[in-house]
Amino acid sequence: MIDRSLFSLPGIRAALAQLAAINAALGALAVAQAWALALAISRLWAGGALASSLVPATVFLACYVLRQATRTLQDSRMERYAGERAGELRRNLLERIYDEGPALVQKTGSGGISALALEGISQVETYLELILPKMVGVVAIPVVILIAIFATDWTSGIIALACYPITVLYMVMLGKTAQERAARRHAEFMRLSNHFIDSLRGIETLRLFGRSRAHAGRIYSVSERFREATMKTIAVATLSSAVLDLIATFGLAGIAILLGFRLSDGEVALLPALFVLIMVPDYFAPLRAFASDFHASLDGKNALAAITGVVSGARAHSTNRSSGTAADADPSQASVDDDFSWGPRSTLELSGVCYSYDSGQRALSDISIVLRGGMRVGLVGLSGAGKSTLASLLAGFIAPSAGGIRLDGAAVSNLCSQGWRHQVAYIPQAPYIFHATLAQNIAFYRPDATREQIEDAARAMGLMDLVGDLPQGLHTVIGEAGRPLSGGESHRVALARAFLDPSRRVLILDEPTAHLDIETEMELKETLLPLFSDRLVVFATHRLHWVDQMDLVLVMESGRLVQAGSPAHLKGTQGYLALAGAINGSETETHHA
Ligand SMILES: Nc1ncnc2c1ncn2[C@@H]1O[C@H](COP(=O)(O)OP(=O)(O)OP(=O)(O)O)[C@@H](O)[C@H]1O
Repeated sequence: MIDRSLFSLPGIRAALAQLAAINAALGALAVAQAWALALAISRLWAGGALASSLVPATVFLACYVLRQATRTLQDSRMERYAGERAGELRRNLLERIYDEGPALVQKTGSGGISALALEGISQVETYLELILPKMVGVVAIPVVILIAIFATDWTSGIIALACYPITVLYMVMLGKTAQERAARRHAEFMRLSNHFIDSLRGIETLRLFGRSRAHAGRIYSVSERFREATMKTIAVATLSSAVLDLIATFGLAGIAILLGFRLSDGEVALLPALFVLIMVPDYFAPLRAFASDFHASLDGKNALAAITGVVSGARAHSTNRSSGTAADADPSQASVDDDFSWGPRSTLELSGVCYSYDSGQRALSDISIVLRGGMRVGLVGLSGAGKSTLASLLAGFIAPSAGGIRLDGAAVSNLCSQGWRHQVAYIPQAPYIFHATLAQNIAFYRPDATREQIEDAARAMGLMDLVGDLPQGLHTVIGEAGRPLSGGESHRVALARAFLDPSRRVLILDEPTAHLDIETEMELKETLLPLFSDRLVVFATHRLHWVDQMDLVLVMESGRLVQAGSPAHLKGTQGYLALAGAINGSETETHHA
């Protein structure tokens, strides 16, 4: 019921200590307020003058104001604490997302990740704001009040004490059910988020194949499941509040009836009886508040677990990545230095590198290659051979599950560090165009580039026709919700990004021309080839005419490297290049070779 992960939050001890003090004060004020009210009433009942009740009535009002002020102090303290923790979580989550890159987004789903980063964080903030004071209050306030009840009347104290474990036991039982329901609801919410984002992304395909309506039906059924899960959670919450109210009412009634009998028998005086009776609702109030806020904050509890899971899971992942490799044998093995720079004499050596996706799918097996300075390396092979996976590994998006990497002779556990990533310009099949101006998109790797430098890059990559067509030239907003670009234009923007940053000496292209028609591809080739000089180029492709531009061609099959050599050599030997070339001619694709 109590979320243990809360205790690992930074600054939690100090926050809990402050809350304990605040709640003990709230308990003491409740006692003082009850005493003042009971005194005022009993004096009036005894026929005292109104003036005799003036002091207790003033104390009562003062206690009331002080209680409200203490609660406000507690709320503002918690708001600050929750805000700080939420800020930290958001930073950690974003850091992890950007650190892990596509691997993490693929694993969690882009909808799920955005739901966590947006709603998830604010749910956690609300959770912390609500649950921490209630968690402390549920112990501190009843203890103070119970001491006061026992000090006044043992019988009432025993009834109140007996009700407490019953209530707690009941809350624990219901809490488990509520937690299961809320976890199911959270899972449905993540599924809905992923499903919705996927549908938006695929809307073009869905419309094209006349499947939008059928798909709308699927979104409806996923939303329905989410609605049902929500209703079930609400049902448990409502039921538990009702039962808790019942227990509290029975407790109060039991104490009231007994006090009433004993009062009429003269066993107890009016003042202590009233005092106890006024305190009892305050005794049960924190339990009821905890129960109702517990349900209201379950979303935040699940979001906290999911975000912590993503953050620590990614951390564990990156720790695992550095073990199970040659790192075990060589403790000096580390990540790539931040000031590392790829040069003409640099070498990158993979030995026995393997990679398996979380699904267990082995995508790379025992890859051993040496890449040097300005080498141009072509990656070819049938669909599913592992080209993209190897390109991702070389770009530093994923780390090997086993095997060793040496950079300039020094063992490194993986390439997933800033030092390496700052050397890399990565061009995927469909480069992402941000919702920003064309200039900002080009200056992606170098936001400090001058207008002249951006223009030079645009000119070199053949973008000036586009610039001329755009209403505000380089300052026209492009990308999603802006002016859309064609596939060829998007690739030119991606190339201009690489051109603008000559310090990135490693160019990794993952089937950059897969979506382009052959004419556009040939035009782009002209632009692209000058970028290859003095860079390490890794080019995964199905289009074999690129192979002639390469110094080394790696042929992959089922995650293994089956052939390696110069294009001329490979074309002369029996194997993929000779076979694909013979079937398709070297200017065509080899998907179905
Ligand atoms: N995110 C993933 N999760 C699980 N398996 C994956 C994932 N991505 C790829 N795979 C699997 O890993 C293997 C290698 O895939 P990869 O995309 O690297 O091949 P490829 O040679 O680039 O294929 P293509 O030419 O079709 O792009 C395939 O069996 C593929 O199904």
